[in-house]
Amino acid sequence: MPLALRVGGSSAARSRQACVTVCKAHKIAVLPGDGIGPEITKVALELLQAAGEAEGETFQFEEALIGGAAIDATGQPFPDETLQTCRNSDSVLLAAIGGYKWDTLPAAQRPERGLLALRSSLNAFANLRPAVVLPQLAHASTLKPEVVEGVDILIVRELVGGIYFGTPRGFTTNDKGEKVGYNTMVYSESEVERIAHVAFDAAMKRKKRLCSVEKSNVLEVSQLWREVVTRVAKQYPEVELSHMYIDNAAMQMIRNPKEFDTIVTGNLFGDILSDEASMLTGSLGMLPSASISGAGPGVYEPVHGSAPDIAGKDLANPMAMVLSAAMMCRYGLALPQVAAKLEAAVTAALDAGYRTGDLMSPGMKQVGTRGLILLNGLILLLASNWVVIKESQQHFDALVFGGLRFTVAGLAFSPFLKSAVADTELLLGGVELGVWSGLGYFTQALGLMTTDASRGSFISAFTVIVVPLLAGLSGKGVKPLTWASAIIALVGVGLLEQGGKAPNIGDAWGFASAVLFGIQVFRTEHFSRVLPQGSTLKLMSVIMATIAVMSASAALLLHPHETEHVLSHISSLPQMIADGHIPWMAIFYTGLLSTDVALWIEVIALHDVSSTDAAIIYTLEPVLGALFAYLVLDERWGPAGWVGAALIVFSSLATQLWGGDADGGAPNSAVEKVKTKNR
Ligand SMILES: NC(=O)c1ccc[n+]([C@@H]2O[C@H](COP(=O)([O-])OP(=O)(O)OC[C@H]3O[C@@H](n4cnc5c(N)ncnc54)[C@H](O)[C@@H]3O)[C@@H](O)[C@H]2O)c1
Ligand SMILES: CC(C)[C@H](C(=O)O)[C@@H](O)C(=O)O
Repeated sequence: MPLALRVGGSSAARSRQACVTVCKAHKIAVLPGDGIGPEITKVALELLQAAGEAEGETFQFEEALIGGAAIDATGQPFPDETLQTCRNSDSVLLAAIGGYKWDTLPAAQRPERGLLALRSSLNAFANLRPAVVLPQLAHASTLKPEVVEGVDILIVRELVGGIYFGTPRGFTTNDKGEKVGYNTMVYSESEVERIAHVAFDAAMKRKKRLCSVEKSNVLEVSQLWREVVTRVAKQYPEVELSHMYIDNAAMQMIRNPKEFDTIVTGNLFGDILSDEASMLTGSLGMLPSASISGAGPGVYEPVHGSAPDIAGKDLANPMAMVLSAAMMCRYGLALPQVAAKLEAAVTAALDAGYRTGDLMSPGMKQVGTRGLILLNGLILLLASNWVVIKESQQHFDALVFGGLRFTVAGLAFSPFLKSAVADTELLLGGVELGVWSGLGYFTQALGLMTTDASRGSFISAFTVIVVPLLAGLSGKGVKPLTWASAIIALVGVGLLEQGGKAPNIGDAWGFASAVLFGIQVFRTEHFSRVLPQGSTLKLMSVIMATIAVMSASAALLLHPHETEHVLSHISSLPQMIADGHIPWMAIFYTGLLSTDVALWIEVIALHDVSSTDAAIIYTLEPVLGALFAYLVLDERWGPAGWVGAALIVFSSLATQLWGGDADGGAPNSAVEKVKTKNR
């Protein structure tokens, strides 16, 4: 996930070298748990490793079972081995526990009991839950931006006492024979005192305002709480202490959250208030936490749970987990530089406009790892395409080559054509995409008759500007940055023209091809999201048939002699192939791989990735294309050509990274789909 954007690249090669011999690795007990736990743990560990390496720190991770995963493996939600692993570590990094599968177990055997046992065994009594509204997410909250902007609250929750652990507890039967469940909310003076000290100390480092939240108008336990907190306050004269009932605090948090600085509260009230506070920040997926004991390892975990509704669907927001790892580095391991790197990775990803589904809003780019990986494979195929086509055109007619290539490509998908024609929406969509692609391929082939393969592929980078422009023109307006990028790219093409051969008509065809493919990418995203799941192969069959018909017609109409020559020798076709008169290797390579497989991957990938994210990945295509041309065709440019090429790639990247509106029309439909289908 793009959180990796800015973690690496630091200074500390020398200290890393020194660390190999001098420093001890920081021992971390890693408890991925259940649901989305393993997914977000993977991201956090990768980043932690990278941030540590950048600062010359090493981590030794030891994984252990907890929650449902532990129940399945050992019958216990918190096995003794896990406790030992935690005790032997410097810190514990936990993701989340729980899930539907274990919801029907008796209370004492549920995954949640494993989590409570962990906290209490390590005496992790002080749970710090910061709720900070990052400027990038002020509009992500369901509350008005002016209400949440600048909110920075620290909730200090007592974690190993109160009603969660108080006895007596259990079930009994009353006089009427009814079943009765009961728990005891209990706090001793010393328990309140120690959490109050943590909260006052924290408030001293913040705005020196502490609000103690309880229910002393009704509960004796809260009356004691208020009494003890008021007493401890005398040791912190600089801190302004206020008291608030939990019901009022829950309301004030929504009405005017900025009135809060530090909050201290009991176990149950803290649990509820922190989930509520998360919605100020945009998502529960943004809230980290640290549970500290004063002695021994602390537990660092996101505030959210195992989110079973989205587990395994590549939708989880890993930021709370990454920020929990940052809290671990800052408070548990005294590694503020590593913590800062992790926090910077989160803000860099947000700055770049990347959002998981829970934070998605119009104009942002939704990330899905699966789609990004697929697209990276695709550009490798496309990049090699330029060279193969250019080489075969040196001794074979370009239009006949196209006709044969796309006939091969179309035939591969023809078995799905019959069921495709029965679906009118799919048929029309496939024909439209086929027309854009066919025109794109046609102009590409025309361009390559006269221009270099490397120059052709760089001019194709215009596709990445066409996509956001289309997104803008289709109703969202176009940001000045997008226009500026387009102009820089034009200058780049100008320089490129100075760099190699003289400008020629092939460059114009290449430009037209870039525009046509831009339209095709933009529309493919639309169709791959609106058409029902499972229609990819049918859609592909219509697209390929359309391109095959167009390219065969172009060959027949525009180069009739050359086409007739091949057709008239149809009976001796095997001989022609054997003689090497037909570049069959190139035809099958471009037909099956760089057409069928490439378009297929694109249709699947654009289901998960917005067209502008796809476009940014396509900027790599010309770079690889030029590399292939350099290696295979021995094409060379002058310095101006390289500067021009760099400008094209730069402008394309700039559009994507900093052009927040450049969204390719994805968001609304995609987000709706994510929400309703819980992919
Ligand atoms: N610390 C913990 O391990 C912890 C905390 C809370 C709940 N739980 C357990 O988790 C299970 C599910 O509980 P729940 O549904 O009430 O709460 P939850 O926090 O798991 O999920 C609540 C909602 O927020 C969403 N959500 C949560 N984290 C997200 C993330 N990182 N990215 C995107 N969306 C996210 C979920 O999809 C869900 O819609 C239960 O078994 C519960 O006991 C565990
Ligand atoms: C899962 C549950 C035991 C836990 C709690 O109530 O403490 C959770 O809600 C949390 O906030 O960490």
